Amino acid sequence: MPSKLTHEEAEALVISDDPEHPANLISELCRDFYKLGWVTGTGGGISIRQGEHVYLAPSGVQKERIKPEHIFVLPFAQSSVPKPGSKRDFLRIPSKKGLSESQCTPLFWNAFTMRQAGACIHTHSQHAVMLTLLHPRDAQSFKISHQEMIKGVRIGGVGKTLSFFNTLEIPIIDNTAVEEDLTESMAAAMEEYPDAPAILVRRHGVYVWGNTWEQAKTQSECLDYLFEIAVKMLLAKLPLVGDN
Ligand SMILES: CSCCC(=O)C(=O)COP(=O)(O)O
Ligand SMILES: [Zn+2]
Repeated sequence: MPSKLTHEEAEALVISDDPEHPANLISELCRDFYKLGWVTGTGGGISIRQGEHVYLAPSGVQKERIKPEHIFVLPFAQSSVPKPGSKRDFLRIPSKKGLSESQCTPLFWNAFTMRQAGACIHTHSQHAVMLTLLHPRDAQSFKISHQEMIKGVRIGGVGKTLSFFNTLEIPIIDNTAVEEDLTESMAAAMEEYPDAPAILVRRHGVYVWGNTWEQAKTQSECLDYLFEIAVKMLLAKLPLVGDN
């Protein structure tokens, strides 16, 4: 293991009786997200940053069956965005054979480094995907106003909460064949839309972040509600912006 920690120290990073420990939370939350249809078929997931440690689920596994001992731990301090397959200095690698860290790692990293987020959630929710399909191919963003659930969303995902009278805008980026190839376009969209709390990926899903896992989760719930109602409004030919 390319870690400076002893085996015992590395294991102690993920084995805890505390239900709020990130390794326990990732396992529990992925089960909850699976029931919502957010992480079925191995896609999607959540990463949590606690201080100098980033906790990551394995790639390509049934996310609802992850156990704490399957969790990877990377130091937050990195010289560059840690892409899967590149040289990475893990603090802890699961002993189970064949596991590699989530392909979403560099995208989660965008949220940690560009927004100082404490957690980032990636869902394959059909509400998010359908919403991108109902936007014209060249649409750069999704906008919605005059919805109560907008008040559960924070400026930039980590700032003050929006008001009922604010218009929520979320950029839409094109999908790529490989998840990690979304890294640069996600970062560019985050630069261009500093107030956006999430990034929609056309025909794929959404990335949502927050200061804490609780805020990332509740914002994901508010956004998923807004995506669902927006789909229904578009199908009913109702305008998404305005209160008429
Ligand atoms: C059917 S999942 C395709 C890959 C994907 O979109 C994804 O989110 C994979 O994430 P993982 O954590 O399993 O690498
Ligand atoms: Zn995905």
